[in-house]
This record gives sequence, C-alpha cells and structure tokens, in this order.
Amino acid sequence: MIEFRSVTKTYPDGTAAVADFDLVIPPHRTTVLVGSSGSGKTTLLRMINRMVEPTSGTIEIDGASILDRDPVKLRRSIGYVLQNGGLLPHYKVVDNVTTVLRLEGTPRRQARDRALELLDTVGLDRALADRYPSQLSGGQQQRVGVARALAADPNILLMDEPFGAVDPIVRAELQTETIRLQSELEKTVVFVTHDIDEAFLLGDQVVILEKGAQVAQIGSPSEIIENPASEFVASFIGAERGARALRTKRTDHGTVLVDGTGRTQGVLVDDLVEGGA
Ligand SMILES: Nc1ncnc2c1ncn2[C@@H]1O[C@H](COP(=O)(O)OP(=O)(O)OP(=O)(O)O)[C@@H](O)[C@H]1O
Repeated sequence: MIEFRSVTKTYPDGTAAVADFDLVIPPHRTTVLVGSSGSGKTTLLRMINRMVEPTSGTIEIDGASILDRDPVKLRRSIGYVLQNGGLLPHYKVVDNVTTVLRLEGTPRRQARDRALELLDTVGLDRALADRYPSQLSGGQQQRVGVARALAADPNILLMDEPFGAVDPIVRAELQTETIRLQSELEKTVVFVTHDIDEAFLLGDQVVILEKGAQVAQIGSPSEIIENPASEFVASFIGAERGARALRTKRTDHGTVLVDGTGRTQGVLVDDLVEGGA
C-alpha cells in the first residue's frame, strides 16, 4: 500500500504543483491518476520514487516513510515506465532491459536469461534482444520499457503516460496487453494519463485531479460513471457531451445502445447485470 498524507509540492519558482494531497493506493491493483495537463500527475508519481521530493507531508510504502529509504535503492526497487520508453539508444534491447540488474551485480549471463524471459512476458520475440531501440517500432519500444521496469521484479510499477506517443491501434494493443500482464503479475500499478477512456479501461481505482492535484473524485470506473461528484467530473468524463449517456434503440436486428449524438456504441445482449465492479 502507498499512502500520501497532506503532501504538498511547491517548485522553487513558486509553482504549487500539489497542495495538501491525501491518497491511499491499494496493493496489487491499478490506480490511475487522470487530469488535464499541469494538474500535477507527474509530480505525484515522481514523489513515490523520490525523483521529486515533497515540500511537506509524508509518503509511506507499507507503513514506512520513504524519507527513511536510500533514494537510489528506493528508485531501483520501483519499476518506472516513461512515455517514450526512455530507452538508451546506444544500448541493445537486452542491455536496456538488464540495466538495473547489472547495477545490482547480477552476472551478465544470468541477467541476459532474465531479459529473454521478460521479453516473453511482454510479448516480444526473443530475436529482438540484440537490436537497438531505433530498430524497433514505437509499440515494441514501449514493451521493452515495460520489460525493463519489471526486471528487478518490483512490487510497484509507475507508468507515466506510457502509451501517449503511439498511434491509436498500437495504443489499444498495449492497453489490452497491460490488462493481461496485470492479471498475471498483480503489481501495485500507479498509472498517469490525461485520457479518461484509458483511465476507465485500466483503473481499478481512478483519481480525477484538478489543478494543484485537487481530488475531484476517487472511485471505481462504475462509481464515477454512475455518480459523478460534480459538474467538473461530469464534464471531464464526457457525460455532458452525451458520450456516456446511452439510450436503447430497437432495430430490426435487436436492441442497440446509442449515445447523445445518436451514434451506436454497442449492442444490448442482456437485460440486467447484477453487481460488477
Ligand atoms: N521542475 C519544475 N519547476 C517548476 N514547475 C514545475 C516543474 N515541474 C512541473 N512544474 C509545474 O507543476 C505543475 C504540475 O506539473 P506536472 O508535470 O506534475 O503536471 P501533469 O499533470 O503531469 O501535466 P502533463 O499532463 O502536462 O504532464 C505544472 O504547473 C508545471 O508547470
């Protein structure tokens, strides 16, 4: 579990990126921080591995303050995936994946075997191990970035807009892959995006943020869609534009669901689903 308590971050130029922020991030689940540009998402994420130090407040991992941990060791124990993969261009794929393992003294041979296993885990062909990042597609580079983040088998995985730079088809593929991976690995994932659809797709817990990392609403996707906490949330999730206000429409072939603009969004296959997340 990760817990933020009254966390504030004011950058040296006076920008109040995060003001009095509280959040509990449950273990083995995916928590998505979503909000528009500048709402403080990246600042929050980077405070977890001490790439950014809070101005005040505490952050605990499993009940212990991260301020008592050595920052370098802490950082190596937490997986971090960046938007552009963050791969080192002059390192082969295998060496990118094994960076942290090598820093920690894992012998080269053993590190390579682990890297090959990780390529399997993220759905990449082992034959790519000896290529350089520039010889991979954007989607493949992102998968290598995920493999690298998983190398030291961290409990926590931080993902900062990891699919922001790839085209929509590859993005959808990577999202599906992330869901598969998470169901197998059950890491504590903290995922940052500005895309509410991505947040609802991947998040067990979704945190909608306004400027200064003010929490507009926290909940499961269903809770937020069923009961937006404010006009801001309703507008942010698209309820006002009618994107989530679906109506049934009977056609010659059955019943479909149409949104506020009249576009068909799905097919009604069952009358009532009890419970559900
Ligand atoms: N090093 C810095 N020095 C000064 N201000 C900063 C610094 N880093 C971020 N900020 C400011 O802090 C605020 C929050 O930035 P942050 O990057 O956390 O937001 P974000 O929600 O991740 O935005 P984006 O989606 O655009 O990445 C912004 O106003 C930003 O300009």
